[in-house]
Amino acid sequence: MESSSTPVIKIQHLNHFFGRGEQRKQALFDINLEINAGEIVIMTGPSGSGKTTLLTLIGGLRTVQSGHLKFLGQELCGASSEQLVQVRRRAGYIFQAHNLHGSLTALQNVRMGLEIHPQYSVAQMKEMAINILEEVGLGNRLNHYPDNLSGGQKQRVAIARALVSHPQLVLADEPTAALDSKSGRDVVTLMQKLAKEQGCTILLVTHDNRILDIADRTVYMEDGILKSNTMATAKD
Ligand SMILES: Nc1ncnc2c1ncn2[C@@H]1O[C@H](COP(=O)(O)OP(=O)(O)OP(=O)(O)O)[C@@H](O)[C@H]1O
Repeated sequence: MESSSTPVIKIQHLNHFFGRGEQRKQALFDINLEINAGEIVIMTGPSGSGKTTLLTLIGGLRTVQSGHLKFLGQELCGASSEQLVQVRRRAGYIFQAHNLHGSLTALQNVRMGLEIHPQYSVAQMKEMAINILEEVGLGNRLNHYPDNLSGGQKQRVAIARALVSHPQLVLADEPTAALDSKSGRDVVTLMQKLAKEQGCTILLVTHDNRILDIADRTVYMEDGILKSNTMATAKD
C-alpha cells in the first residue's frame, strides 16, 4: 500500500521523442511535475506544445522512454504491458470527441467502463451505471443512443463512463472543446463535483479559458517544456 502522502503522479526528468533517425523529434523536455491526491490540475498551452503527449504517457497509453513517471508509486518507465494495463484500470479518460459507441445506449456505454473490472457482477454493473447516469442528470436517458443526445449530454455520458469505476485519476483532454459555453461550464462543474465526492484527482487539458477557475493549480506547456506551475489563488 502506498502512503496517503504519495503523490498520485510524480514525474522527474521526463523526455519524449517521436520518430526515428533523421525524423526523430523531441516532444517533451525534462518535465518535472507532481500531482497530489484530490487536486484538480489544468494544463494549458499552445497547440503542439506536448499536452496530449504528456497526458497519454501519464495514463499508460504510451510507453515512457526516458526519465521517471510514477503513477501511485508504480514506475511506468520500463513497466511491463501487464503493469500498464493495471494503471489504465485505475484511471478514467474523457476526450474531446466523447468516443461513445454509437450502437450502444447510454447505459451500455457507461457499463462498458466497468467491464474491465472483473469484481463486479452483471447486476452490480447495471446498478452502478444507472446510479452514475442519474447523478449526471441522465436518469431519463438511459436507453437513448448517442445520436439522440445533445453534445453536452453525450459528454455527460462520457463523464459517467470515466467515473463509474471510481478511478483515482481522471485524465481529460479538451472535454469542453465541442460544447457551447453553457454546456462546457456544466460539464466541468459536474466533473469537479463528482471528483470531490469520490476523492479523485483530475488532470484536464484545455484551451478553454472560461473553465480555468475550477483548477486548484494550472500548469503551462510551451514547446515541450513545462513553463509554469501555479497554485490557483484561494477560492472563497
Ligand atoms: N504520433 C506522433 N508522431 C509524431 N509526432 C507527434 C505525434 N504526436 C504528436 N507529435 C508531435 O509532438 C508535439 C506535441 O504534440 P501534442 O499533440 O502532444 O501537442 P498538444 O499540446 O496536445 O497540441 P493540441 O493542443 O493541438 O492538441 C507536436 O509537435 C506534434 O506534432
